[in-house]
Amino acid sequence: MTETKTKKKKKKHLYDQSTYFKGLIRRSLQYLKTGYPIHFTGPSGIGKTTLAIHIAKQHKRPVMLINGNRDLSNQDLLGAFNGYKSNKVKDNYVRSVYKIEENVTESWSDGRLLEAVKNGYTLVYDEFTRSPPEANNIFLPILEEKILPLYGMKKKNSFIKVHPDFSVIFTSNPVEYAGVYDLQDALLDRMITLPLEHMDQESEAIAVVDKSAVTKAEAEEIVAFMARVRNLCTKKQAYNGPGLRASIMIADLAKRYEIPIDGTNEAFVQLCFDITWFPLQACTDKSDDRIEKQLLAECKKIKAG
Ligand SMILES: Nc1ncnc2c1ncn2[C@@H]1O[C@H](COP(=O)(O)OP(=O)(O)OP(=O)(O)O)[C@@H](O)[C@H]1O
Repeated sequence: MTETKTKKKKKKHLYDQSTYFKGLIRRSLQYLKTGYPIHFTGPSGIGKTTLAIHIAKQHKRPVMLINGNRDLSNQDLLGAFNGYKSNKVKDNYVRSVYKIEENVTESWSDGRLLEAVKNGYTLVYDEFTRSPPEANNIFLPILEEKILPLYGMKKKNSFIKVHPDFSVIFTSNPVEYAGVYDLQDALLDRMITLPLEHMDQESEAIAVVDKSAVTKAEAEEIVAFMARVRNLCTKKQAYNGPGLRASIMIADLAKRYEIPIDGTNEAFVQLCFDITWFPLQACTDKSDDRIEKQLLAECKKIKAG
């Protein structure tokens, strides 16, 4: 009996296929190896975090991830005292003498940044401009003087030296985004900023195939539709319509619920509409009625078969 081969063909990753990404990854690794921090900035959902983590892994040092947020404090980055350790010795060896000796010491746990700096990890600081500038100021001496000041740690040394293998990849959304602080010039001045845009259609289709069960032809139709939707944006702003996530969602949901990728199918048109309507509305000045008509017309053009 012949053995049937059930092994699935491994999908080739976008970063191994695209000349643009290959070049970008090679340059980023060179900058990191030379000791320069890099910074990917661009609209939401275009793949900044995925790219940053991919590059960090290539750098061959353990990877530490910090997510920027409004509540991030120096304590989260450096560490904090988290209680007390008590050690009690009771001595009743001579019956008439009862001796108790108690030692209480504060116990400390390192914050993520301190751990990464001490051990020479590659730090991915995702969406760092969502953290308050006061918290991010700690990066100035790290990047410039290669030291980390140890504020409030009651340690003998007031700073530690940055491990020579330590490196950072920052990511951020444009400043127009809600919940994002202004970029600090002093910090920006110390990093190599590489702006990213929406992927070209070919790359986006490869990413969609990678993240769902659609065929290449189906992915190309969805991605072409998404590009037409982005073209409907009229506002000149950093947020320019639905991103790669929207394309992946359409592909994934269509496959899971066996909805044909076909603009004449009512369920598919509804799916495309649900996923793109809100982000489209946010980037256009047109009336709701007009966008709705234009969006439905674009959905109906999809024909993967
Ligand atoms: N090269 C890729 N191949 C396949 N999927 C990808 C690729 N890059 C990104 N994605 C997918 O696209 C989606 C968005 O990616 P990611 O979170 O990296 O974007 P982002 O720009 O960091 O977004 P945000 O600014 O909202 O954090 C994720 O679902 C991710 O898995």
